[in-house]
Amino acid sequence: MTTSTAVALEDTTVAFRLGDERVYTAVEKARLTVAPGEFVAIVGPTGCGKSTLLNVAAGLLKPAAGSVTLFDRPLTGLNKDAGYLFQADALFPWKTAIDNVAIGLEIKGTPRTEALARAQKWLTSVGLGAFAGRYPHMLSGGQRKRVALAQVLIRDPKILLMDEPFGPLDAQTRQVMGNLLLDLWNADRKAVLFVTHDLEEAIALADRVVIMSAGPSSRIIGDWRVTLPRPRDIFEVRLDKEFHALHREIWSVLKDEVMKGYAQSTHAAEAV
Ligand SMILES: Nc1ncnc2c1ncn2[C@@H]1O[C@H](COP(=O)(O)OP(=O)(O)OP(=O)(O)O)[C@@H](O)[C@H]1O
Repeated sequence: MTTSTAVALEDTTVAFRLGDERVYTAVEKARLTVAPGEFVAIVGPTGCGKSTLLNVAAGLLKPAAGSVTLFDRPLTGLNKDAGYLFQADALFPWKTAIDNVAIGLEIKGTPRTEALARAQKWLTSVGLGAFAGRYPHMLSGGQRKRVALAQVLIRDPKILLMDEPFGPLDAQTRQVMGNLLLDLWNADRKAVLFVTHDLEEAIALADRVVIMSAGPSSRIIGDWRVTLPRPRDIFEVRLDKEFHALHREIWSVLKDEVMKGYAQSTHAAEAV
């Protein structure tokens, strides 16, 4: 049977108890689908609920209403089909790069020699073949991200959930990492849900860009298809006329939400 969606959120509402009987509705009736092999970016103002939606797809947060399905099956508990990449490093500081990558396989019972051989291949794929024996503190921020990417991909997840994964990196390294991600994704297209506040990054990487309104009760207010040809080079694609036209169009909707989001984030008490 072919599945139509890798991830589907149907009318998903997420609310947080604030501990004093007040409830903060972060996201209301969000509808979002990611098809198998599709790269979808979520963009929205600060505090609108991007990470919240990702956490729902990860099975880390249970929505107050609505449903979450993965490959047409309801999600119950943690999403074991997914690999996560977050802004913060998730590397074990006491393990070398190769051990950090191999651990995902070793936990599943792969014999150590095989796990190490496959980890070495993945390190080579992310351009770190010669850095296998280094500990995280001996690597640059960009290199640590590469190890983290290899750590996720070696487990061959069906879905990648990425929350501002390149956020802490400098602008040039972000772009280099974006290209690396696109190369790896192109070779074996997985469903990707990628959260970013950077509209340019979203358009350069994704097949679809989804925009959220400012919270509280944030909604999905726009969904644009990016038809820029692939394979893409994200340095080059930013010079394309179509890129600029799309950026202008999306920004005309996003701009007001960014201003509202900033105002909300500084008046949390009134926002409830
Ligand atoms: N555990 C929680 N308890 C109460 N409120 C929460 C909790 N987690 C998130 N929120 C609130 O829900 C809203 C959405 O948060 P979320 O982290 O999803 O936003 P975001 O769009 O990812 O933000 P940013 O771009 O700044 O990272 C915010 O207003 C936040 O303060």
